[in-house]
Order: sequence, then structure tokens, then C-alpha cells
Amino acid sequence: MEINSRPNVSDMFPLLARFDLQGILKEATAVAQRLDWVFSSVIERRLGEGEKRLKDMLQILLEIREDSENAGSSSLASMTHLKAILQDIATGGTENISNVIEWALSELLMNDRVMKNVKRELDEIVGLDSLVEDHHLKNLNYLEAVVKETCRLHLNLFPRLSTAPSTLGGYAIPKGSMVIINAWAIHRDPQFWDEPSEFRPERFLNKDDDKRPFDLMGNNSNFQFIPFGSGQRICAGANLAGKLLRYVLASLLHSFDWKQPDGAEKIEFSDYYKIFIKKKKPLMAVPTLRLSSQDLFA
Ligand code: HEM
Repeated sequence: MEINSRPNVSDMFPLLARFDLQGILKEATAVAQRLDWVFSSVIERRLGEGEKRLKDMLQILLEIREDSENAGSSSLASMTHLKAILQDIATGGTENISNVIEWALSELLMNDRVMKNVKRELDEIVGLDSLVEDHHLKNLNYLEAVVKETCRLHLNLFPRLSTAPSTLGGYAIPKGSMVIINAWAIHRDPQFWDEPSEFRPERFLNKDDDKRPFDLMGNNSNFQFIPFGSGQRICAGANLAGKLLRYVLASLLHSFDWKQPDGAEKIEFSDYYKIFIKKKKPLMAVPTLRLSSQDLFA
């Protein structure tokens, strides 16, 4: 089940939209219906479980919905709202996380110096007799810089539709225009970044320890680093995504040493845009245990 993010003629010539010349609307509607069916089935099954229900994210959302309904509030009033939240979590929190992890591992496998620095930090903060845990993350500053540097080089923003006429940088933007902020180009602009195409996490480490430059929330005065957007319509899961990226990457690098399969070609960095920026050639890497004992996974 997948939608290709190919350009849609209907976006460029709205008068043609009702003909859906490329069948993109038809395809997207089928995917949406399929997802709706999946979420409806999961919800129905859960509602039928009676007292044995798990206290997980779905259960919490169902309870909030029930409370909203009882209080006559509109915050999570309908099953459609609930399914929309489940869809955001399922689509936002899966492929784009694994995609960034794939880029980060590719960069690290090509960059011995950075890989060594990451491992040194993990050894100091976590130690080879432990798995990475949530409380370690706040001290993994170098790893955090690796995540940011990966986001700088390999993320872009999505197109947005303007809902009202406005002016930006002297340009008039009529209502209904498709607007694309080219974060990919901003993140590689030599006006803002030294040697922009180099993978150099140090650029995100501040010498002065109490002031870290550029968080993932687009909070920098000149919008130089905006991997998740900025302002009102920033990625709703940016905080969670930042934490997941650090946790998954730290766990993979702490638990295992990674190398390319014997005889593999040099890692290819060419990419293509398909909602996210994806690697043209998927990364192949082989793990070997790095921790002091495999019993730690038990
Ligand atoms: C590496 C992981 C992720 C990346 C790269 C990413 C990226 C983005 C980007 C670029 C946007 C659009 C921002 C804009 O137009 O200015 C966005 C929107 C959004 N993201 Fe994420 N995201 C990630 C993870 C997540 C997760 C984990 C969730 C939910 C649990 C999530 C939920 C959303 C939602 C709901 C929106 C729409 C926000 C709105 O329109 O108000 N994302 N994301």
C-alpha cells in the first residue's frame, strides 16, 4: 500500500483537478479507505475486549474520546478524529524514522572518525555492560549532533497549500497556491554552513555547554535549520521523533558493530524524493555483537 509522490497535474492546473488525469486522487482515496478499514477493525476489536483491555495508546485515546463525549466537548469528539490521530502516529512514526536511521548509518559507515567518536561517547555514558536506556539520552551530546547533522543533509519539508493570500519576501502568494520551502537547499547553503556537503556533527556542538545551537524545533532566528518545519504547522511529532531517532540510533550503534557485507561496493549516496528523501540504493550492513554479553538482550 503506497502512494508515489509524483507531481500532480491537478496541483498545477486546478481547473483540470476534477478529471484526475493521472488517477492520483483515485489511488489516494483507495489507500485512505484501506487505512480507515484497518483502524476501524482495530478499534472495534478493542471495544469488544471488555475488562481485559490493555492500557496502551489506543486505550488512552478511547478514554479521552469517551470523556469528551460525556462532557459535550469537541476535543476528540468523533471516531474520525481518533482514527486521524492513529493515522498520524502510524505514518509519521514509522517510515520516516527508519529512513533517517538508514541515512545516519550510511554516513557513519563512510566516516570512521565520527563513528569512533560516537562509540567512545556510548562507552563512557552507557558502558558495554548495559543496554541504552531513556535516561542516558540527555548525556549523549555527540550522538545528538549526529542526528541533527543527518537531518540537515537528508530531510526536506512537504508542500503546503496556502489558505489565504499573503506576501513573502516581496512575492505575492495567492490563496490556493502550492508552496514548497526548500529546506534541503537552505540546509546546504554555503552562506550559512561551512563546507555544507561535509558530514560534520561538530557544527552542532556548542563550545559553550549551556547553549546548544539549533534544536529540532526550528527555533533559530533566521530559519537556517528547519528539518521538521517551524511555527504553528511544525511536525506535531518533532519532539518524539528527535527522541526516537536518538534512542534507536544509540541502541543500534551501542549493541552492534556494523560493516558492509564482504565485497560490497562503496556506499552510494544518490537519492530521490518520495515524500521523504530516500536512498536510491538501500543500505546493506552486517551487525556483530558489541556488548559484553548477549544475555543483556534477555
Ligand atoms: C524522522 C521523523 C519525522 C520527520 C522527518 C517528520 C517530518 C515532518 C515534516 C517535515 C512535517 C511538515 C512540517 C511543515 O510543513 O512545516 C511534518 C508534519 C507532521 N508530522 Fe512529522 N515527522 C517525523 C515524525 C513524526 C512523528 C513520530 C509523528 C507523530 C507521532 C509525526 C506527526 C506529524 C503530524 C501530525 C504533522 C502535521 C502537522 C500539522 O500540519 O499541523 N511526525 N512532519
